[in-house]
Parts: sequence; C-alpha cells; structure tokens
Amino acid sequence: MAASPLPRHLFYVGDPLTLELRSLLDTRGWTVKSLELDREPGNFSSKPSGGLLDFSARNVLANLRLAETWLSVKTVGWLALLSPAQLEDSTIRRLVRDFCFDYVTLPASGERILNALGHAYGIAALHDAGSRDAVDAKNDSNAEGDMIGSCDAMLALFRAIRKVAMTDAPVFISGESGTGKELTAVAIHARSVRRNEPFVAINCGAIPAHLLQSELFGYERGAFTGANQRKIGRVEAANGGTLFLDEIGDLPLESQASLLRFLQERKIERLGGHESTPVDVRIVSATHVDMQTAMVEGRFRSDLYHRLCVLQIEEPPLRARGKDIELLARHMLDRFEKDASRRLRGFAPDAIAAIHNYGWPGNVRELINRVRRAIVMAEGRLIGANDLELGEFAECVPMSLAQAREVGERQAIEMALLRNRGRVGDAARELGVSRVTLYRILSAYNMRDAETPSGLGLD
Ligand SMILES: Nc1ncnc2c1ncn2[C@@H]1O[C@H](COP(=O)(O)OP(=O)(O)OP(=O)(O)O)[C@@H](O)[C@H]1O
Repeated sequence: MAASPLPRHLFYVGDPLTLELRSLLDTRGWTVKSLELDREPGNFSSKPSGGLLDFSARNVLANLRLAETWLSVKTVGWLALLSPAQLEDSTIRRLVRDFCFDYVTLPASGERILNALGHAYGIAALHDAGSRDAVDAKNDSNAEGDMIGSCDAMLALFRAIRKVAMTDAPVFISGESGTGKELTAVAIHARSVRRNEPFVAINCGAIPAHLLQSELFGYERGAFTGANQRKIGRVEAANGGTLFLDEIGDLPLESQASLLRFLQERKIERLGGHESTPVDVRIVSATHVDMQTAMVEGRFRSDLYHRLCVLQIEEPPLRARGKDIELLARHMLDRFEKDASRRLRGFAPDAIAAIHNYGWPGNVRELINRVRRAIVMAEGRLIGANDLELGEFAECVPMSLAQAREVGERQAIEMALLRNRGRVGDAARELGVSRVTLYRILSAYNMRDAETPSGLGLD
C-alpha cells in the first residue's frame, strides 16, 4: 500500500477551485485555506506552506496592492496562475518575477499545476531550513549573545568567553579587524557578575590624541577654554561595570602613562581637578595591532601591556571558520533581506563557492557589507557571486598536483602561524619541520611579509 503523503498547507487566492483541482490537491495531501484579499497578512504562520494565486480572478486584479503584501510573506512558496495576455501587464509581470517561485499560464492541467506547486513548496521549505540552520547556530547552547558560530575555533572561543567571564581579571582580545572583538567583549560582560552595571566602550584609535585624556578621565568646569561644565570621563562612566578599550594598540604614549597610573591606583583625577575618585571597573581591551612589535618599537609600554593582558583571547579570522562563513552569510541575508525591493531566495551555487574561496581580509564586517550590498544590487532572486563582487572567486580553477600542494601548504602554514601568534619556531614544531625549513618555505612562497596574517610578527 502506498504511504499517504505528508500533510502540506496551501493558501489559495482566486475564484472557487474546480472540482478536478480540489480532488487532486486532496489526494496529494494538501489542506487548502482560501484567503480573501481584504486584509493584511499580519502575524502569518511561520511554517512553510504552498501558495496559489490566480491573477485571472477578478478580486485579485482589483487588489494588486494587497496581493503584493501577501506575496511577500516569506514562508509561503507562491505559484502564480495567469492568462497569457496577463504576461504583457508590467505590474503582474513584476509581481510574478519578484515574489513567485514559478507561474503556470492558463488553461493548464491540474497535474501541471500540482507539480509546479510541489516545487514552489519544496523551495520555500528549503529556504526555511536555511534560516533555521542560522537560528539553530544562534540558539545553540554553544553560541554567545549575538555571536554566531559552530566551528571548532568558535566553540573554543565561546568556552574561553565563559571561563574569563567568571573572573575579574583584565582580558586582552587580539584578532584581525572585523572578527568580532567588540562582540566578544560584550559577551564577557554579559556573562560576568558586572552584567547589570554599565558596559562602556571607547575606541582609542578613533579619538584625536589631544582629546583622549579628557574622554577617558573627564574634566572639571573651567579646566580649559570651553569647559563650561564638569564632564564625566568614560572610565568613571563605567564604574561598577566593564570598560572596553578598543584599538588599545593605537593609544598614544601620554594616555598609556595615565591609564597605567589608573590601573595601579584604581583612582581617576578629572582634568583640572584636585581630588581623586575611586573607580571600580573591569578592563577588557582589544587590538588588531601586533603588540610584540609595538613594544619592541617603543610604541607601546610593556608594563601597561602586561597589566592589560592577564587573560588573553584570540579571535579566529573568518577564513578559518569553515562552514560558519556560509552560515553567517545566510544569517546576514535573513537579517537584512527587508532592504531588498523584492523577495530573494538565497545564494546561487557560484556565490557559495566564492564565499568559500575568498580570503575575507575584512572578516565578518566585510561579509556583512558584501551581503547588504548584494541584497540591494541583485537583479535575480538568487544572490550570485557577481552581486557579492566576488565573481573571480566563483570558479573552481583546475589545478596541477604541485599547485594543490602549494595551496595546502600555504594554508597549513598560515593557520599554524595564527595559532602560535606568528612564532615561527613554535609553528615549525607543530608542522613537524625545522625552523630553517619553515623559513625557507615562507621565503619561497613569498609569505614572510605579504602573506603572513596581519598582526603576526615573525620571530
Ligand atoms: N560571530 C559573529 N556572529 C554574528 N555577527 C558577528 C560575529 N562576529 C562579528 N560580527 C559582526 O561583525 C561586525 C564586526 O564585529 P566587531 O565590531 O565586534 O569586530 P571587531 O573585531 O571589534 O572590529 P575592529 O577591529 O574593527 O574594532 C559587527 O557588526 C558584529 O556584529
């Protein structure tokens, strides 16, 4: 006996269904709900379902604006029914092109309609599963706040966040630009005992050097021309909570001295003031700068660095996150899809290939920007590699064995250097070669400057 088909919901808009179509729908497991186009969808079912919209019905033609609001319900896979003449109507053409998975011109057999409908439903269900993957990764007990990640490197990061959140020691977060250092700082604060107190962030690289002192420590009225009233600095504003010092590597030496003094005494003195005020903050700092080099070159005080870097967290670059890159791209598409003038179905296979082939120097921030731009610029309903401006990364270029070996070696070396913060000796040990051999390969592949990940000084 044939298994009965799984029940599927169908939303139908149009004239009453013919008996033939209704009985075919019944046999294929569709439960039909007729919609009147006289109300907005509101909070519509979140389950994937099929949709059949008959443009030849009079009530549809009279209500095309409302039809559009129904067609844009994301969880419904819409199939349009229309007469050949209606394909000449630009409004209907636009609605079908931008919102429907397929169309069938009338007259058509029930079989033909049901096959197309099954396909539209299948695509809507796939789209839903894609969103769920991203949501699952977010709801996963391994996720942290707004951070998405399920690869080993991210799971290790989430574990580190939980561990450091349980102490009050200063945390130093290193990682390339746009990898999520600020999100990590927020997650540490949110899991710490200080979570109900302020989280105050200051970007040490974005504030002009001459204003930094007053930004950090505040000033008294009359401290300088224009100081008409007392201003509380960011350190004081964070009292009781967490102070996040972003781009700490860019902190001028003068402010480094003041910060060190504050860390030693735990008191601040506002500019132009004469008394010191005790302040209790936890310091989390971050940078994409190679601090070892900054210290060797005298740009950063080592005594301050050692006070800031009691616990260290390394943010993995996006290119080391494997499948997470795709997951993040899909999550960003769901998040920003409302910016699109029409409904998008997801990423085309060439876009997925390019997402994996590209090196992502700007990390998650770059991924977000590329997806947002593609959402606005894409002309089809699938975002392609060209929409992401990654057309050249879409193709799988045929490779010789020697080329494949080089690609593999480059990747293994880059990852080993990253894990060992650029220490060639340690990376060589991990890779099972001598230090001299690793130097030779680095030179041969021209990786000593250009291709060594930023922020990693070679020892
Ligand atoms: N794992 C993640 N999941 C979701 N969004 C992320 C993740 N990591 C980073 N982002 C997003 O990427 C953007 C950059 O993150 P963030 O500002 O934390 O990076 P950063 O390392 O502090 O950058 P910079 O070095 O430029 O200060 C933000 O919009 C952030 O929300």
